[in-house]
Amino acid sequence: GIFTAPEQISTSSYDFIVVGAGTAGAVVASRLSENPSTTVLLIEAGGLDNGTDSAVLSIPFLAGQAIGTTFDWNYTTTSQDGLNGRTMPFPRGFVMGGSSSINNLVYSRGPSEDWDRIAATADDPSWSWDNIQPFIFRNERHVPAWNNRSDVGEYNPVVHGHGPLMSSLTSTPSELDHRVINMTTKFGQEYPFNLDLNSGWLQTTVGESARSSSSTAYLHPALNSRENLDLLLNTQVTKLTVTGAAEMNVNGVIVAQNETAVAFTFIATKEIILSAGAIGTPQILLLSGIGPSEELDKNGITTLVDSPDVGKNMQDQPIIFLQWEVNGTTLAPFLNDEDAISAVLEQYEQNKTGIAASNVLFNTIGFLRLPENSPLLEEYGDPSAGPHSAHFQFSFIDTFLQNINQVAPTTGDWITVSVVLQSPTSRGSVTLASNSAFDHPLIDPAFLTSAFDIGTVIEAVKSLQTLLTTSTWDGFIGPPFTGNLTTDAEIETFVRAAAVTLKHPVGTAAISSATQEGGVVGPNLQVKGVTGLRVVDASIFPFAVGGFPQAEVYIVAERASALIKETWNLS
Ligand SMILES: Cc1cc2nc3c(=O)[nH]c(=O)nc-3n(C[C@H](O)[C@H](O)[C@H](O)COP(=O)(O)OP(=O)(O)OC[C@H]3O[C@@H](n4cnc5c(N)ncnc54)[C@H](O)[C@@H]3O)c2cc1C
Repeated sequence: GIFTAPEQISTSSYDFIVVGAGTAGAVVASRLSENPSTTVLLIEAGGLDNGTDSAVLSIPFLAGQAIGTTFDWNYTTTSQDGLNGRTMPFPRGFVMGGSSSINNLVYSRGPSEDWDRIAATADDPSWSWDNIQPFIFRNERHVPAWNNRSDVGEYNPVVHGHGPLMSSLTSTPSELDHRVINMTTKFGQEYPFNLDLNSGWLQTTVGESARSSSSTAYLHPALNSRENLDLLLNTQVTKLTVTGAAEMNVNGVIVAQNETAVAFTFIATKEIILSAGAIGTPQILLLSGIGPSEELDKNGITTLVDSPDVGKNMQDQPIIFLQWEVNGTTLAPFLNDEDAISAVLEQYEQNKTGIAASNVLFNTIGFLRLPENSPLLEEYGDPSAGPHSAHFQFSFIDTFLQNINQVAPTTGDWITVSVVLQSPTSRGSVTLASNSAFDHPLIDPAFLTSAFDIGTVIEAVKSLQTLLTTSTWDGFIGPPFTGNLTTDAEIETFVRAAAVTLKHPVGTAAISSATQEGGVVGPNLQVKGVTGLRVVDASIFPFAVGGFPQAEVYIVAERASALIKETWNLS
């Protein structure tokens, strides 16, 4: 059942407790409860994703607009040295489905090298790309867009599976999309087309005209059909409880609805799975005394396990936008016309059709590398997962998207290309602001604090400027909105003033080998130093991901569910 307060639940003991009904947690709780003799409690700080106010979550056209609403934790970063001391909003999903309910829908599994690097880091070949395949197939399936447009030749059916999560391509390719794809035909040497993402048509988690999230795909169907799965909403896990002296066993969670509310304890007879995400998971570990002892001391928390890497090693990817006025048809005039937008939303309301029913704003993407003889690679080494993994990424957007320090023009046709630093070397942290679970932790992504990172973004901007000089863009591309960014110094000034988070934090409870001292979890995702506790979410990635994180989180969650079932002999 679904409960909205801990006192509504009549039992205090379950086989498994999953913390966070987000992208990973909803998958794990759903998979574990497939066995009817197993009881599962899933605890989520946020609320329902299908109430009267949920259009902002479900309508593909509105993707991104839940940022800053009650569906967002509304975190803020610490002052960023690499960005002129700026702070910025740091969104995370605060709702069933977690960030998969509020994200920008992009579905990209990343390069095979990402998984092979995780396998190497964990010293466990079962994480390799080849071995991870069944879990990809278990998670996702390709579906047509609402208008059944033929997408033959735009994706590879063979690499898609039979899972509950739906992914699809746009219903409405734009002139911009055709130019991007045309470029990959004409200039395939420099900009090779990839039939199934990496550089080509963008896939999004949209199916049957709506967002497909871990909640819609996994959690609601499980809750609708099973007695052995309970979901507790609007309730935060504040601390883990421990038994045992020599070998500490994590056996319970303390929960509360706010700072002053009565606390309740729930016990797990088998395991607790932390899926509170790259911010929530390290915060709970630290509050429970699992973390760097010096930081715990400072906050008056008794150390249970001195685990120096909890909350450390955070990586995120900065993004900037560059805009050009164009001589062609874009979505910019439509997006400047409130009546036209109302009409499209009205059409969606009527029959779930129209351009609101699929991703339309950006449908093509490119993952690119620095030249192999780049001085940056020679001086600092290659931080990407391997020779087929990107250093930076471009998304081609069919309207004007402004940086934080710009005002968007209200007339004309515009395109934007986002530039993302895919493989940063900067590493930040999540640390406690206090020993209260209700105080937001200090989030420091440490954006652009390494010479490699700023140098790579500068090279990426120049690479984009070169790309747009290919003949594909003749007669289409007009003047840049920013004026000419010519010298490295001009580009650097622009980037440091404009960059914000792509909202892809990872690494705060990183995986490492069973014998290695560093890292927070071992190859089977069990937290080092205790028993009875695993982490299953984006925190475990040891490096920024080479694709987009949600697909990789789903894969980890599917594999973790299988691991947990194996441990407890559950079918
Ligand atoms: C606005 C936005 C846009 C994005 N766009 C994309 C995109 O287009 N493509 C992509 O691949 N990735 C995107 N991402 C990133 C991606 O969505 C996340 O990396 C991924 O969903 C993280 O999954 P997770 O399971 O680790 O955490 P989450 O999905 O964030 O789940 C964590 C859950 O735990 C809950 N929780 C936290 N603390 C507690 C606590 N103490 N007690 C109880 N519950 C708790 C949270 O409320 C949340 O529901 C985006 C993210 C955001 C925020």
